[in-house]
Amino acid sequence: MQEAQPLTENILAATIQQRAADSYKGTYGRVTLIGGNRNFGGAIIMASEAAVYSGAGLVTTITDASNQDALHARLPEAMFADITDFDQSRELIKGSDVVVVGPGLGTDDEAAAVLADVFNVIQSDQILVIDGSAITLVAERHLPLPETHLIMTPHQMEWQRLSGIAIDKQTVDWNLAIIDQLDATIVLKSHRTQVYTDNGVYENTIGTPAQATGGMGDTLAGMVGGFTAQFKDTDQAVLAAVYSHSAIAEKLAKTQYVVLPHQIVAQLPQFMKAHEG
Ligand SMILES: NC(=O)C1=CN([C@@H]2O[C@H](COP(=O)(O)OP(=O)(O)OC[C@H]3O[C@@H](n4cnc5c(N)ncnc54)[C@H](OP(=O)(O)O)[C@@H]3O)[C@@H](O)[C@H]2O)[C@@H](O)CC1
Ligand SMILES: Nc1ncnc2c1ncn2[C@@H]1O[C@H](COP(=O)(O)OP(=O)(O)O)[C@@H](O)[C@H]1O
Ligand SMILES: [Mg+2]
Repeated sequence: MQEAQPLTENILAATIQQRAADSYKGTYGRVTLIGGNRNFGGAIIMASEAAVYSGAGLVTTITDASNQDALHARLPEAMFADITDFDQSRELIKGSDVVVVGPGLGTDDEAAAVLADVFNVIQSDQILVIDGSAITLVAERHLPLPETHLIMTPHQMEWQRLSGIAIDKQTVDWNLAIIDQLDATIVLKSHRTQVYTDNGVYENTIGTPAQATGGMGDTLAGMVGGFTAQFKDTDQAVLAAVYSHSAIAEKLAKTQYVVLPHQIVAQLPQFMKAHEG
């Protein structure tokens, strides 16, 4: 039986770097986030905010046109593209270091067509973060995964859909049997999130039930995008994003009954400054 190693605060200073004086926005990565149908616009907005506030250099959000005004009202730093404009989306994806797909994407045929196009266009030297509806679509429609650096962030039900392993059977050994075939980093979210990397399995030992609110995973997906765009070691970047998300939430939960996703995002710049190596 394999055991997960505990994820500790050491991951922060090992990953979060002081910024070089001669750097510019291009140094910190281009992140494109794709999702948010008419009903779930908040999901892609939260993910986009998380990418910007964790320090991604340039962020573009490809979403339903009905979300454009809300996106810009909250986050003028993000650029916008219409999710129905496949030609523009392809160019944006090609120019990205990291693509995050799935928060609030939905699971209808239009969403499936968007996801299929992302999988066609993405190149092997890019990072693709697959979250939320995109994981459900891969599972339900048996979509083959593209050859790229893949990071998937399922909650336990999404992992059940994808892996076929029932939630109460999701042990490290059973999970590894499937993950070995997937060739992806898996962030299996729960009250004790586990991260399956090529170099080992890690378990988050912090976090709080104050985080049990809609949008919390969308926010983590955006942070994973922002961290992996900036920090060279992708596994470490994923682990640092998972740890930071919960550490900020724990701090806020000392005085708050519930922690809202956007409150975590608001704390990110100060938290990262306090923990840079
Ligand atoms: N503001 C917005 O725009 C928001 C938009 N969102 C977007 O909505 C899309 C759908 O995502 P989703 O996660 O809401 O729905 P789905 O994939 O059907 O999973 C729920 C099912 O799984 C079950 N379940 C069992 N264990 C579980 C666990 N540990 N964690 C979670 N669920 C667990 C659960 O069981 P139950 O609650 O019924 O007991 C239920 O049967 C996605 O694109 C997402 O980004 C949301 O982020 C919300 C805010
Ligand atoms: N009881 C809990 N303790 C710690 N973290 C939690 C708890 N409940 C939820 N979370 C965290 O909240 C996030 C939920 O993700 P997800 O279900 O995808 O949310 P959403 O899709 O609504 O954004 C995960 O990061 C998970 O670890
Ligand atoms: Mg989710």
